[in-house]
Amino acid sequence: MSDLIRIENLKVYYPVRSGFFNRVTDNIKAVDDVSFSIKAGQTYGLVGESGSGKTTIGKSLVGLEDPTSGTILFDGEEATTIKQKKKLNYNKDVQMVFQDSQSSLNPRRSIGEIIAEPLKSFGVPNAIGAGAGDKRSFDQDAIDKRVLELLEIVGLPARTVTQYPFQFSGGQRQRIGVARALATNPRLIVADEPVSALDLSVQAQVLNFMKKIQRDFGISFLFISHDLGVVKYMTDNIAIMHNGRFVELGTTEDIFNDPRHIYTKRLLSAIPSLDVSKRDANRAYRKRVEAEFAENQAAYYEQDGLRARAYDLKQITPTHSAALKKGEA
Ligand SMILES: Nc1ncnc2c1ncn2[C@@H]1O[C@H](COP(=O)(O)OP(=O)(O)OP(=O)(O)O)[C@@H](O)[C@H]1O
Repeated sequence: MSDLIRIENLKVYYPVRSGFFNRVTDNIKAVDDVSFSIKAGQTYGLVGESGSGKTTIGKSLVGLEDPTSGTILFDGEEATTIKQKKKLNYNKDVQMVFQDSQSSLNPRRSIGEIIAEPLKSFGVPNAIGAGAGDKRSFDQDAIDKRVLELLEIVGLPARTVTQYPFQFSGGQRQRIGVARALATNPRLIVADEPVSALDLSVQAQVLNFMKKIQRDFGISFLFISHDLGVVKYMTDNIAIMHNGRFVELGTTEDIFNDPRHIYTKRLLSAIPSLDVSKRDANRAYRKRVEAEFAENQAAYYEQDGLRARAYDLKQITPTHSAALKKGEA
């Protein structure tokens, strides 16, 4: 399977200004040299604590943030420098679903207007799932038809078009966000904590629905979350982030069955178990991990300007990971 998107050595630094002349005195390294790729029809998970840089990566992919350096290749073409005409296609192909559906949907606009917005910017695709080669059209009838089609896909009734965001529950609003993201037939959706604001039963509904649209339309996802249970359920591959860097990456199965990095081990050992028979074993494992961490803490942390730069290890690439497995690294 080929890579749909490939991110190489991505860095996003935010300047920190201070002093009388408001000069740049430092940088916040929100994303610090990360590389990964997502295959067509697959889901890639980004996991890490708050502030580790997950959202910044997502925003860079959809063009809401300009990378300081690095390359984003979409379908083999450089998205970061794609000429204007092609960029229009890229923007259409890569969409985002946000965590907070309350503030990401304009409260003054009807649902019909919200979903029609991307259709007015990028045109109405020929057919759902048609992918590239869509014709642009500003025909209001075509837009109305497409909006109804999208509402049907996300399981909302036609009367929704005239209603407003406040009239819906969190789960329904998230579906509206997905309908808007699907409007242009994207090939990649960046889903930033799409269910963390929802209660558990609604979470399951939205997650299953996302899996369904992936099966139906072959969409790839970049799935950002700090909930490891959700990530395990949704993703094929995962990168574990800490302080702007990837400390470990691999297949979801490998990371969960055989975590290599102490930070990953700590994250996984913190998942509470519902299985009473495993509680003692889990507690013992957590104790071992914490002891390992405490012993090596000094080596893991060093002061780096504004923030403690943790785990300043070389990035574990898939090749490195394979070598580790064979005992060559
Ligand atoms: N526009 C900005 N200007 C300055 N610093 C920023 C900006 N956006 C993000 N940051 C900083 O970059 C770092 C990474 O932020 P980011 O939102 O990507 O983290 P995150 O892992 O998505 O966190 P969360 O899980 O809380 O959403 C943080 O230290 C944050 O304060």
